[in-house]
Amino acid sequence: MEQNQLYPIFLKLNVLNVLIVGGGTVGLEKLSFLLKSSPNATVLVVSKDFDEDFLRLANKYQVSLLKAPYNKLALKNKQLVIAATNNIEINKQIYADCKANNIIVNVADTPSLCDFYLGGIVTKGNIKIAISTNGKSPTLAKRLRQFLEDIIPENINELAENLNKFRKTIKGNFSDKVNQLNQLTEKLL
Ligand SMILES: C[C@@]1(CC(=O)O)C2=NC(=C\c3[nH]c(c(CCC(=O)O)c3CC(=O)O)Cc3[nH]c(c(CC(=O)O)c3CCC(=O)O)/C=C3\N/C(=C\2)[C@@H](CCC(=O)O)[C@]3(C)CC(=O)O)/[C@H]1CCC(=O)O
Ligand SMILES: NC(=O)c1ccc[n+]([C@@H]2O[C@H](COP(=O)([O-])OP(=O)(O)OC[C@H]3O[C@@H](n4cnc5c(N)ncnc54)[C@H](O)[C@@H]3O)[C@@H](O)[C@H]2O)c1
Repeated sequence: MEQNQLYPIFLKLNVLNVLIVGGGTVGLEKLSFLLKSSPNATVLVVSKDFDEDFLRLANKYQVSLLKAPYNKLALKNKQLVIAATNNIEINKQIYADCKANNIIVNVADTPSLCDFYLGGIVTKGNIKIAISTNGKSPTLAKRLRQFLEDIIPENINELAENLNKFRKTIKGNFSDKVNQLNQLTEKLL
C-alpha cells in the first residue's frame, strides 16, 4: 500500500511571516482556512486586484494588503509563501524565487510546485488534528474533517486542561511522571 510520507508540523504563524500572492477565489480559500486555524497569523497579501470578499475577510485580521503585481522584493523576511494567482508563469516564478531564497512555498492546487500541502484541520479548543490524503483527494480531506468535527466531543478540551493541571502536580522523576500519566489515561482508549 502506498504510504503518505509527508511530515505534519504545527506552525506558530504569529511569529512567522506569511506571504500570499493573489487575492481572488483560490487566494481567499487559502487565506480563510489559514485564519480559521491561526487568527493571529501575520500575513501580507500582494495582488493586482482584490475580490470584495477577500477584502472583507482581510480587514478583520492582521492582514496587510499591497495592490501591486508580484515582485520578488515581497519575499523579504518571509518564511512561508502561498502562490494563488491565475497566471501559471507568475506562480512558477514565485516558486523559483522561493527556492532560490530557501523559503517554503505552496503553489495552490499545484502539487508539483508545493514544498508543503495545506491540510484539512479539526480544532476543539487546545486539540487540533490535521488531515492529509497525500494530495490524492482534497474532497476526502474535507469530508474527513467534517466527520471528525462531528464525532470528537466538545469536552475533549476539558480533558486536556485537567490533564495539564494534574501533570503540574505530580512529583518524582521523569519516568515516575510518565508512569502516572499513562496509568491515569489507560482507560481512555
Ligand atoms: C484540505 C484543503 C486545505 C486547503 O486548501 O486549505 C486542500 N484542498 C481543499 C479543498 C479542495 N481543493 C480542491 C477541491 C475541488 C475538488 C477536487 O478537485 O478534488 C476541494 C474540495 C472543495 O472545495 O470542496 C481543488 C484542488 N486542490 C488541489 C488540486 C490539484 C490536484 O489535486 O492536482 C485541485 C484541483 C484543481 C483543478 O481542478 O485544477 C490540491 C491540493 N489541495 C490541498 C488541500 C492539498 C492536498 C491536501 C491533501 O493532502 O489531501 C493540495 C495538494 C495542495 C494545496 O493546495 O495545498 C481543502 C479542504 C479544506 C476543508 O474543507 O477542510
Ligand atoms: N477558482 C477555482 O475554483 C479554481 C479551481 C481549480 C483551479 N483553479 C486555478 O487556480 C488559479 C487561481 O484561480 P482563481 O479562481 O483564484 O483566480 P482569480 O481570477 O479569482 O484570482 C487570481 C488573482 O491573482 C491576481 N493576480 C494575477 N496576476 C498577478 C500578478 N502578476 N501579481 C499579483 N497578483 C496577480 C489577480 O489580481 C487575482 O486577484 C487559476 O490558475 C485557476 O485556473 C481555480
